[in-house]
Amino acid sequence: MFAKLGSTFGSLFIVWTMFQRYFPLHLQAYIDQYLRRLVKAFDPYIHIKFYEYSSNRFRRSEAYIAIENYLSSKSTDQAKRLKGDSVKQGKSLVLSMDNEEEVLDEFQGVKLFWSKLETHNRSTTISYYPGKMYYKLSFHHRYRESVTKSYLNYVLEEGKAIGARNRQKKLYTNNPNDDRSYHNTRWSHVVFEHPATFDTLAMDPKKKEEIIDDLVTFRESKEYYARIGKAWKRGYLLYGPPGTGKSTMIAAIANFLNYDIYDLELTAVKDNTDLRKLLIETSSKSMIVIEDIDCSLTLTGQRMKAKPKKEENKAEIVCPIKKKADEENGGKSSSSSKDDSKTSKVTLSGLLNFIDGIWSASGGERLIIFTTNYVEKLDEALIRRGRMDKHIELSYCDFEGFKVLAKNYLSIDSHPLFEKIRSLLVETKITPADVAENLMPKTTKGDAAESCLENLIQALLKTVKEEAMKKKKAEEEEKALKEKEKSNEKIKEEEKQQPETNSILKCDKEDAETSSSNSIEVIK
Ligand SMILES: Nc1ncnc2c1ncn2[C@@H]1O[C@H](COP(=O)(O)OP(=O)(O)OP(=O)(O)O)[C@@H](O)[C@H]1O
Ligand SMILES: [Mg+2]
Repeated sequence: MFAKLGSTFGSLFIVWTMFQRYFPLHLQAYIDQYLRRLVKAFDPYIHIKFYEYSSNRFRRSEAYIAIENYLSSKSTDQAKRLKGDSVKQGKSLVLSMDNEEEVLDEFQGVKLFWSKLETHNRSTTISYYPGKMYYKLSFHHRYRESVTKSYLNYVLEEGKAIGARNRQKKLYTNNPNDDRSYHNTRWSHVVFEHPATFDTLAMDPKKKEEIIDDLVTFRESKEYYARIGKAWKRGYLLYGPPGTGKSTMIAAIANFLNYDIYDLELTAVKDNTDLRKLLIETSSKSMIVIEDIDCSLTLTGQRMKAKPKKEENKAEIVCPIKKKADEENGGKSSSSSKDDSKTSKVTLSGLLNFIDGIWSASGGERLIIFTTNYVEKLDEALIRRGRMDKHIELSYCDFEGFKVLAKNYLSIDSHPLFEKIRSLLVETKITPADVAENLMPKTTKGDAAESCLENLIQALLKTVKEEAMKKKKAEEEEKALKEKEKSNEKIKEEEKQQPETNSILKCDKEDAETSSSNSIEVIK
């Protein structure tokens, strides 16, 4: 009975909040006070308000936005009056309930009532904000604990996740040191609109599945990472020849996780401190990408540029590549890297700290991705497990990869020419980029799919021929080398034998000389 009475008073109070503005001020305060007392005495319901602008008048409350997102789908089903708003730069529409509408929610068997209300501005001064919008949550006092401890967290998390799905992704790049004047920002960004997805990525389906599973596990492991005391981040190393889809995979991951991308150009970073500051300014739910990590500090155009003499003395950089590059250049690389790295003083240890130092934990939910064409050249410390947790090789196109590309580019799943292509792909190596290039329809006339597949077959045959010629040339060179070695050995052997003959000849000559001198003496 009390509950009924309470809810009646509760409803009465809602009606009062809606119409109180029509009463004179002194009467408003009086009625308000008595109604509140009455409601408190009989109302078994607890009410929580979430204002749109609470402490900061210029920034919408995060809780309010999350609740709005959370209630949006429920509002679509239940509310009679809805409000529409566009998101993702007008690409999709989101509906939310209009003022004074109510929506019912249920959580673990508990019924919860949400209403959207507005307190009208009573002040006589002109204000930018006509009133204060708020969401009111009402529930029975029996469920106070479960609502305040679990339900509200659930609503906020869900609301944030919906917000993240609706938001536009961004692609950031770090500004060069000398170009900070504009707003003094370290990162500038554009809207990220790459269409790549895992569906359009050509690679071994098993590998693809494994990567997707890994990403999903990472995204849902906030509590796990907290429990094991590890920062919520994961390192990916993508390696493989040029044109095998490393950059495409980065775009596919960003689209899959709905993360922003921070494309870090290491050569534009002044030093380790600068690197750390860049890291601090990245947000969570993001990917920090360093493309061509092997080239970042030693092999770029910057490296090749001649630097003014006086700058040369300042060079201190340590490159993340060491062994192989040094070996291949006969030890020259270390000296050249000294010359080459004048512009950046980022060191390997700075980079390692960037990846998993204590600063790297700020923000959370972040992927760090390196790409390289030459994995064997990288310093082991940089890519050891724990730093780069997952090493993914992207390789030449196989038949499965080709089928994905044929579906993407030509919208076909099968064709009589597929068998020929299958056998040619076994014979030769071709990158997905080259396959994709051949599958791009060049004309709208006739059977586009057939002519593209023919083009691909021609390209494959050409590669097979080129490879055969290369192989033949290599074999001939090897043969010539062996013959040269053989003839060298022969000459050496001959030379070995010659001294003996020479010494015999010498001895004979010496003997002859002594005997002749003796004979001279005798004659004397
Ligand atoms: N695995 C793939 N799946 C789908 N498309 C691909 C794949 N690999 C390459 N491509 C196509 O080839 C183009 C070049 O690929 P991408 O830039 O991803 O190669 P990359 O491995 O990053 O090369 P690099 O090492 O030179 O940076 C892409 O725009 C894409 O259209
Ligand atoms: Mg690339």
